Amino acid sequence: MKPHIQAVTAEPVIRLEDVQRHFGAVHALKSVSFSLFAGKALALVGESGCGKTTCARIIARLDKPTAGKILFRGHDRSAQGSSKEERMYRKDVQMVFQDPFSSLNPAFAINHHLARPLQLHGGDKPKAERDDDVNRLLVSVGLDPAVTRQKFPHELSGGQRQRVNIARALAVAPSVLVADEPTSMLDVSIRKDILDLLARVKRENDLAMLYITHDIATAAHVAEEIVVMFAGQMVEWGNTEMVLSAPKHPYTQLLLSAVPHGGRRFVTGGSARFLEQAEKIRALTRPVSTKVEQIGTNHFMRALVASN
Ligand SMILES: Nc1ncnc2c1ncn2[C@@H]1O[C@H](COP(=O)(O)OP(=O)(O)OP(=O)(O)O)[C@@H](O)[C@H]1O
Repeated sequence: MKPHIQAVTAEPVIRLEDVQRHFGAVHALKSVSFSLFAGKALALVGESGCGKTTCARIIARLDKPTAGKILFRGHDRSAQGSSKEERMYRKDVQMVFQDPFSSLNPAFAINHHLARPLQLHGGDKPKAERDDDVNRLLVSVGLDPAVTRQKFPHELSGGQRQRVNIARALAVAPSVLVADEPTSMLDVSIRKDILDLLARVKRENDLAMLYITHDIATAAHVAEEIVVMFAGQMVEWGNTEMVLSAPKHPYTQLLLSAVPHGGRRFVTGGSARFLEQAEKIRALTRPVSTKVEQIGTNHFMRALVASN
């Protein structure tokens, strides 16, 4: 059985099929397969270096797989397309990055950051109409246009800047939004607001969303499905609630044990105990296992080598 997230509803907007990525001797992605569906989010969760950003970059066509396929609405987009196809794809697949500070140009007011993509992709509209579009975008991400439009990035808080980044991504009416650790550089107090916003814009715009995080506790805020990655492999995946309520793979269990529960933690993410246990699991998951166990209706786990 192939490792995959089951297509339960419609045709996926994006599908990765057996994607591999080598960087010299580093095998960063080992047979990664999952689908993104319109109006749904998938959380890609795992420790630093497990391959999350490489997946995001491949989906955004900022990088290419060494092997495997990337399908967009059923069409194989693994190879370079015509310049028109590439332009359309880049419009359709937008990214929100981790660092809200460096992703906006400090020399331009917020108005420019939103008016520009509207102008490039929205055709020749009269200025008044484009101004209305900018206002609507700002309102849709919870910002007051009258206050925000003429401000420069440095005059906004981190959370406000991330809202502008989300608005900028929405300006071109994408069908896919890849959010790579969108809250990890923000103050803890506003992280949930940004996750709520992502969940809302996903619903309102029927977006197929990839939400990348090292914080498994936040997956359920945004994503209907989850993929837990470890050392370049998908180790457990499926319906978020099922995976989080009955984790089967030792690495998922370890990640969840690092989430504070009633103020107590078994281990913490970077602690010596966590790293020691992650090392033991690494030994169990090497070499690459291709056997997949089905645990529930939409809940899968890569079999450990010991049980092969
Ligand atoms: N351009 C590159 N050249 C060489 N190795 C790379 C390159 N990009 C990624 N890697 C390696 O591939 C592996 C996966 O990296 P990736 O950035 O995808 O992980 P990640 O899960 O996103 O980590 P983080 O949360 O720290 O961003 C790592 O071992 C990394 O060092």
